Amino acid sequence: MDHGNTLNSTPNQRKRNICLIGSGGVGTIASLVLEKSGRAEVTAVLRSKFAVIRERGWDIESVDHGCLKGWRPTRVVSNIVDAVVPNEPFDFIVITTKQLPEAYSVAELVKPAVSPGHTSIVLIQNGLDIEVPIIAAFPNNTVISGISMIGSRVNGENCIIHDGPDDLVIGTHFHDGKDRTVQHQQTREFVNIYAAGTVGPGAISGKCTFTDNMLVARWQKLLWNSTFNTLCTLLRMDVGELQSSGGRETLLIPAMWEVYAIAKAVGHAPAKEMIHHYAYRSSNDCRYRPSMLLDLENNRPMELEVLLGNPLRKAKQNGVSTPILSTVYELLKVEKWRIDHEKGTNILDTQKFS
Ligand SMILES: CC(C)(CO)C(=O)C(=O)O
Repeated sequence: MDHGNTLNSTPNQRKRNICLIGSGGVGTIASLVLEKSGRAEVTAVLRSKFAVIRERGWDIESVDHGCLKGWRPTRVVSNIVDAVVPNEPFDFIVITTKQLPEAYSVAELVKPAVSPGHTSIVLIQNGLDIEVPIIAAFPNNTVISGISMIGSRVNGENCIIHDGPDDLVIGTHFHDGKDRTVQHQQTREFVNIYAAGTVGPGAISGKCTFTDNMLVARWQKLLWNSTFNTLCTLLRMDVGELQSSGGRETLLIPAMWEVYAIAKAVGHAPAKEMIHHYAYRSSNDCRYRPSMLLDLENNRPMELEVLLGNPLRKAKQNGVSTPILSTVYELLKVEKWRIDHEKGTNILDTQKFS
């Protein structure tokens, strides 16, 4: 990996036309960083927040960028069709929505704004195999993804609390539908733009780095997401509570080793040291609630399939034993059924995921 901000930059180029879909905590900070680079103009597609953000903008309290009042990207629109301007194709589409394949298709969602062969699609989302349907739907476009370690959430109507520094790792999901060199260059360009926006005035600790092995990076992030997210959600505990309770030693670390074993079986194992690093990087008084727990608490659908279902399907195909993860998955599926059942909107068709 290397730091994007050390790469050659091309500041005199025309500003890149970027569409950003999913302006929650992660997406709003991404749009801020991209605009701050001075090399991009962002059109943010906002659905429920459209009216309030058009009128008042975002009030942002950011560990990386300081306090901003009423901030907006270049354009805000209420739907993806309105984002499209004839003869001004998007160079990049950045997607920071939740990955809920059982509820909607990201490829269908973004289709109106993708120019075949031109627009690079950037998935800043959690989970495994999220690039597969995108490559199938857009076989001549570059597909990039980003692993984000950031603490950022929407608070109230138009506030963003960004309290965990932005640490974004970006890489290409290479495929045969486009010249590899072009896929590589477009990824590098995105890293350069993003990295330039992390170092402007008021930016202290954000970083954007390039990886040439995106699949290893994805599995590395799953060491965190398949374990902390799911266990904290099941137990209704924040990170510090799970660690202090003894669960770190009896459940969390063994579950991380199961993720590692699957990653190894499919040939994309991260460094073993990452298990210790993730298990001990936060202090025991860390009150962080993983995104899946926040989803549960706020009555939103959980990203169970991309965070745990897909890794477990790989385990099954490769004969890897996963007693803890499989149990956690089954318990969360039951939990999900209960929530959907109470709401009367059972979107979980268990047949579909087994
Ligand atoms: C690790 C972290 C906090 C990064 O944003 C995350 O991915 C989550 O809570 O789901």
